[in-house]
Formats: sequence, C-alpha cells, structure tokens
Amino acid sequence: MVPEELPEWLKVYTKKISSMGIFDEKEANHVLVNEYLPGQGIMPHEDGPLFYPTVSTISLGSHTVLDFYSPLQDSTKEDGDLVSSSSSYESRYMCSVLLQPRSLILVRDDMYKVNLHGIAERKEDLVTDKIVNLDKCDDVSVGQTLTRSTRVSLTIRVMPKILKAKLLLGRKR
Ligand SMILES: O=C(O)CCC(=O)C(=O)O
Ligand SMILES: [Fe+2]
Repeated sequence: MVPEELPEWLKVYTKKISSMGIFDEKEANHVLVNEYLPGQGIMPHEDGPLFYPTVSTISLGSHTVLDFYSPLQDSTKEDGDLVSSSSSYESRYMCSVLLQPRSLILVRDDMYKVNLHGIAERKEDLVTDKIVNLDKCDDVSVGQTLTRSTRVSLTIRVMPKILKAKLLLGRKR
C-alpha cells in the first residue's frame, strides 16, 4: 500500500484521537470512510492483523448498531462444508453497541482480534437490552425503534506496515 497524505480536515481527528494514547505512542495513519444508506450494513468480519489492535470509529449522520459475534470454534472450522447449527451467526451473537451520531467508539484487544463485528442490513433498529452502552446514550430506551438515515463512518487506525513502506520508498530516492 502506497502511503498518501491525509487531508487537513481529517488530520484534526486523527491527531486528536492519537493524542489520547490509544495507539501507544503511534499516530493514526489510516482512515477508512464508509457510507451506509438505510438498509445497508456490513457482514460480520475481523479487521485482520494488518492493523494495530485498537480501532476508533466516528459515526456521522445516522446512528447504527454494531453487533459482535464469537469466532467459529476450531472443530466447526474443520467440518469444511458441513455447517453445524452452532456456527450460525444467531448462535454466536454476543452483544451490540449503539453508535449514536457524532459518537466515537474504540474497539480493542479480544473484541477486535478474536471476535467478529458487523452491521445488520436493516432500515430500523429495535433497542434491546443486548445493547451494552444504553446507559451512556442520550434519549434512548429499551423497546424504542430507531429509524436509520444515511451514515458515514470514519474508521481511524494505525497500519504499521505503511511506516515500513515509507522507509523503503525513502531509501530508493
Ligand atoms: O462502519 C463501521 O462502523 C464499521 C466498519 C467496519 O467494520 C469496517 O469497514 O471494517
Ligand atoms: Fe471492521
């Protein structure tokens, strides 16, 4: 991956978040911008080993609900094509976090490295007691239905390999 300078407006946020010390002494050098229309989501996944294992995401526009799932057990993985009921996302569902507009979420350690995260393809979200941060959210209570609008997320993280690429490019000049 060839590094590029971040736009100044984004640097305001990468610098502010990095100054909290969440990436050790490193500074965020990678921003993923995603747009979700109502009804759009992202399949449960891990972000992988390329990134420093703390990730920060700013939500803009709509709220959304980020769902967490436990990983497949090794025995299930060895089954190959045989998908047992214990491998369904339903059975692996752990909890959710409500991401309100203008909020920042930090995901780290096992929640990032071991478990999977995803956003369901829904136009509205029912607030349940599986949302673990309800006490931190304004004006939301269990049983309420929240209608999604367009959401833009800024996923701000550290990609250590970019630093190495920069060094290599520097050497060639
Ligand atoms: O939009 C979000 O909040 C999550 C995005 C995400 O998990 C990803 O792009 O890997
Ligand atoms: Fe992700």
